Amino acid sequence: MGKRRDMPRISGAQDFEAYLKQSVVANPRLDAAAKALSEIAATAVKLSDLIGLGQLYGRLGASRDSTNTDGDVQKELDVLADEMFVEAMRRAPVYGVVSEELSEAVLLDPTASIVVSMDPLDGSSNIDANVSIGTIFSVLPTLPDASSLEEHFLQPGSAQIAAGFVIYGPQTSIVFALGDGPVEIFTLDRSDGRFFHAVTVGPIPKESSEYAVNASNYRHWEPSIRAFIEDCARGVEGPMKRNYNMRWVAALVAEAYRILLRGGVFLYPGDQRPGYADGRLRLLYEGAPIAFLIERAGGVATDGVNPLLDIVPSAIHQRTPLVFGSADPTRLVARYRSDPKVSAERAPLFGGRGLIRG
Ligand SMILES: O=P(O)(O)OC[C@H]1O[C@](O)(COP(=O)(O)O)[C@@H](O)[C@@H]1O
Ligand SMILES: [Mg+2]
Ligand SMILES: [Mg+2]
Repeated sequence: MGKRRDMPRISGAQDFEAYLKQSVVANPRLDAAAKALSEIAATAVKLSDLIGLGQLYGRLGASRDSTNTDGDVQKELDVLADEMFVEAMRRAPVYGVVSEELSEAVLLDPTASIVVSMDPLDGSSNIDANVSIGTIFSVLPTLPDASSLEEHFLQPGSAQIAAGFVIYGPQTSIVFALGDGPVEIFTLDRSDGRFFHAVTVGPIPKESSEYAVNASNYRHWEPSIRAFIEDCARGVEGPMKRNYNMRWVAALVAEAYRILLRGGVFLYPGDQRPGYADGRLRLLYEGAPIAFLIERAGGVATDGVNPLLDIVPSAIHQRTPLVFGSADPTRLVARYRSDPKVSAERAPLFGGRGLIRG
């Protein structure tokens, strides 16, 4: 006991650094983005090791006295991950960085040609539960005529030149798209400390029988979201004519990973709780990078109605409602909202009854 067994890896899988080099040879303008991804991956290897130690490292899931700009109580790991990734971006040629954990954008290298937005630790409520968590990143080109640091970040998601996330789960993997490339998954070989190519993602199945939503917010949702989820829950007897399954990991990275590989629809809509008019997720470092991957893999991502990648941010920490996944159900959510006929069709079926009855 205690001795590490040699774990054979499939032979011939490409190393992450080799993939980055190859992408830059094909398109030299990706050089800065590739360097940023390389630093993110190297930092993720270290963070993955810490996370793997859990309580043996320390109380990573413990709450601190501090809150971030959004009012979330910070966990020890939120702050540690933030420090590690901001340091990593100092080593890359990055003009500036926005992090969920920092109120303002940080200027790093004024000669660099990219800015990076990050959620250093996604799924914070899962830390002490030993459930998947992650790091999300988005890379934008700097703007030639920006008059402030923040302005570089206020571009629509469609302008991203790279985006992705690392997931720390049973496997630690980096999931990303660089330039015009497809969505790739490289998985960490823990015995070697390097990421190797595992999967080229896509296309995401058009249809699916899985949805992901925090159903405890049902009473706060607007009618069209309630209607959509009620119709899913009615299974083959309802208007969807299929039985659904529900998943909610409470880590966006884990829901995105699952949906990229087998389809489904994710919803974090706006709701009536104070401060939740635009849901919970942040546009720059949660919505936009996930939408970039989903659309690149043949899925659809919206703010509930309109394409998410078209939204021009007005503030670096702004929230957005987020719906993404398989094309058919994601578009259907938008139809429930915008097409009165859909509501009219379903009205007689339910007569205003709720999914969850007291
Ligand atoms: O606890 P809720 O309301 O279900 O929210 C879960 C969502 O919040 C998040 O944890 C927010 O991200 P952070 O942990 O980075 O704040 C998402 O990963 C997840 O989808
Ligand atoms: Mg997050
Ligand atoms: Mg976070």
